[in-house]
Amino acid sequence: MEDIKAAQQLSDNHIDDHVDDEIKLCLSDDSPKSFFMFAGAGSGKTRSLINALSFLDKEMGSKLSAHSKQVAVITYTNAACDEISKRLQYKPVFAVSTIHSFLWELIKNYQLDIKAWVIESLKKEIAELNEKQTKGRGGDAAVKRESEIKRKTTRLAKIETVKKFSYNPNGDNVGYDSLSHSEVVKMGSEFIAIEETMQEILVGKYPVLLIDESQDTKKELVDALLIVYEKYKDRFVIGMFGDTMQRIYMDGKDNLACCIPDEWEKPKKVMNHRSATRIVELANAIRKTIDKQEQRPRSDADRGTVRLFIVDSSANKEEMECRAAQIMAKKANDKDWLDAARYKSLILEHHMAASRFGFFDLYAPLNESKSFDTSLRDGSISEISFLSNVVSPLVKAHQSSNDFEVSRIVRQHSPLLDKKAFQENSADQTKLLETAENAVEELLLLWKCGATPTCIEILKAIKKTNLFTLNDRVDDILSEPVKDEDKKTVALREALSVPFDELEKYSAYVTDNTQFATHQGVKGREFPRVMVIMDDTEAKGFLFSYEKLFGAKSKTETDIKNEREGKDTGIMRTTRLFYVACTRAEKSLAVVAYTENKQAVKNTAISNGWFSAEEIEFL
Ligand SMILES: Nc1ncnc2c1ncn2[C@@H]1O[C@H](COP(=O)(O)OP(=O)(O)OP(=O)(O)O)[C@@H](O)[C@H]1O
Repeated sequence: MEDIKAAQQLSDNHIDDHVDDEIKLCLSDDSPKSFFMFAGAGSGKTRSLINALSFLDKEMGSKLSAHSKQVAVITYTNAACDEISKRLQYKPVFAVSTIHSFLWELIKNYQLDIKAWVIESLKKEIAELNEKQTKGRGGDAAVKRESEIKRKTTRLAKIETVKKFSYNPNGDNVGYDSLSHSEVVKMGSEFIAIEETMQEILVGKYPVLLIDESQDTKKELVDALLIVYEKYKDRFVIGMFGDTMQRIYMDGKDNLACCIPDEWEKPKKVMNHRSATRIVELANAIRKTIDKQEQRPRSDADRGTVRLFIVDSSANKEEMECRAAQIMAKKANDKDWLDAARYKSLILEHHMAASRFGFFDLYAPLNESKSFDTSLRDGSISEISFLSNVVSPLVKAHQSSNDFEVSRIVRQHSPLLDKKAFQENSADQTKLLETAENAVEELLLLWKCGATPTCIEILKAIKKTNLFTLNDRVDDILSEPVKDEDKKTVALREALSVPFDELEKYSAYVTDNTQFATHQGVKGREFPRVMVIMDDTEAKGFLFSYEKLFGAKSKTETDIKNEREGKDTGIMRTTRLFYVACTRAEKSLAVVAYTENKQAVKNTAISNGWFSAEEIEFL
């Protein structure tokens, strides 16, 4: 009897295996078919994507490669891109990229078209701004518009001379000849939607295109791909993976499921393989308010632990979160909650990590300038990444007396010891080495007797000795401020005036080496222990409101109107974010809610069936 039960349980855990077979059928050479595989958190979508790709490699990898074709995979983040490429052993038949890199690779050789598009769109934007300027009222908005008009007009005047536009999908794009992230998305999607040559290139090069997290894929691109699909459906297969409940960005397509053609295959999954039973129950309860899709936990899943800690918003937050973790250690019978490095704290905004983890003075000016966007979030602002990738390891190597490593870093990065320097000074190489050594010494002097220099002091020392090559913007950063300066330069000058260890903390955060991550940033990931921190007072934006979701703050008239009209509301967006954050947990989950109204939060948590009274604690 026990054996039969065990066997049943085992087979139950394979209940969704048919989905991978259905996807394989869609990808088979005889009857290719596009598909839309949408399923809840932890249901194994990423796993199915990898299985599908392995199948493609086995079945048609060599044929595709022989014809210089590839399977395109579009992921949401660079981290997901790296992870998938690694799992596919970097096989060249796969072109795994983020949306931005994918589009840029497709369009970058069409420089004349890019130029025409940029000129046209700048003219349009300037005309729109001018119209608003004549119609609109004065005040701050008018001043802002005026400077926008001026900036765009200057760029437009310079564009004629541009021979080659540049774009870095992973950095901030400096200079009038570089394209912004949104320009590349708009332009690339438009070219795909309209230009037949581009469509032929896309379909010819990538007969199969799979998209991960497609609920958050930019809507312009999704629309463009659906147009291409209609035209080329006999030789172009699209596979979309995702979960509408996990749509957390504003630029995804909100009614995606309704736009998928009827003839696409739509396999369904019902099991959550990631989380303990109690966490799956909570996820189902959260989801109930949006689309009523339910998941089942694995038959061998642990029960798991969830707790809601309700805290006054004026409380000492670090202390409260530490107390919540101590309680979790007891309730979940898991000592790892006592070590901050062993659980993940999910915050709503990066600046919450900035103030808790000690890099606020570096972060705030860059964030407030609103000019860095993704590069601030992923740590790719070039001056900062240079300091953390080159200078920080150099200083650490020196501090641990690792002369070999110091010399390796200098040889790898310094123009004082590059090939050109040696060619030019072939007669006196000892002198070259001496110059480099002196430059290193001068830099390291800044840390003498336990001192911590500011980032600006470090850049100045490097500039003086030419130890490393610095970009042109560093010259501006190190100069006295001038009128009408570039916003990025102003922000960087202020940000880099902080002590170097603050920059190191920031770098640790963006490279995911701290206990903190944002609710949004952990999409697709999983951790044994998760603490979800909900704190509207520290969240600057108004896109999300946990206080409204938990009934501690009333809905606005706009919320009510949007709800009535069936539009997406802030509360729905917050529900989805809450779902994403909670479903990252495998074993135990602590939710910490900072609020102005503790009782209201408790009442809502109970009446929504999210937490039982025993699972709720006031701190
Ligand atoms: N069929 C399966 N059998 C056993 N484990 C599985 C199965 N499918 C997925 N898993 C495991 O469940 C976890 C979640 O899988 P995966 O990350 O692929 O889910 P997902 O649907 O992409 O999740 P999310 O949407 O939440 O990011 C992973 O640890 C994965 O290894």
